[in-house]
Amino acid sequence: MSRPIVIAPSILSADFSRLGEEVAAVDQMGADWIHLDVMDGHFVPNITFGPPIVKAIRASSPKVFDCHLMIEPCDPYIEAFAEAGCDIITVHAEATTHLDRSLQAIKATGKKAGVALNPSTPESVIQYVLDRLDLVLLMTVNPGFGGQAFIPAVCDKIARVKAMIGDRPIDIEVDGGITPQTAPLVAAAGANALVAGSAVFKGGTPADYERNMAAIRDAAFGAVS
Ligand SMILES: O=C(CO)[C@@H](O)[C@H](O)COP(=O)(O)O
Ligand SMILES: [Fe+2]
Repeated sequence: MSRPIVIAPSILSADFSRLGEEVAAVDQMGADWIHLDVMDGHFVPNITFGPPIVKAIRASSPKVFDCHLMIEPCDPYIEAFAEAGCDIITVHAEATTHLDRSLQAIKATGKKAGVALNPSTPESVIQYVLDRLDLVLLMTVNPGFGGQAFIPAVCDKIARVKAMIGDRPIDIEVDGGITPQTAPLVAAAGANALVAGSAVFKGGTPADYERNMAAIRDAAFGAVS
């Protein structure tokens, strides 16, 4: 049974001077989840925001807050992101020595647990934690920045993860370079949750966001129906 297609705009490409308004706009224009990219300038070469900003924008949308932690270490901050209002908390397998422990820490907060894999990380690292997972995030760019080119080799990994998951209720999310052109490739391979930053926020108006998200959603649907 396939999981529903989810469109998750990454607010990394939003206008940070009007973040609350931008979150509300993508919510109203068709976003299923709001994707929050947390970067530490250590695990990835960029710095974004932490729990206070998540807390501040929580009131702007009731949609699922999908938190992508690109921070190392991650365990000391899991509770703070849960308390700030994240619904799904995803840690990078490369950023934690004890992945199973990190996933247990997320579950202990009552939130959904995800693991993210960089493009070069093999899917075998999730083999023994599958029963703790609600989501697997397969990076389709190297993490750190929006607007990078999609890495097509990851499609093979999406299909392998899909086979590993079997009938477990786990979302397969992809992140990086997702556009109406690349959405059919990842959806056909088995991804159901599509993160897009620059392709959603381009144009800069709510009407653009609506059109951009619809184009990605239609392209993904077209590949699986
Ligand atoms: O996690 C990341 C980048 O590390 C992403 O969520 C980006 O924000 C996606 O941006 P686009 O590639 O869609 O512009
Ligand atoms: Fe992300």
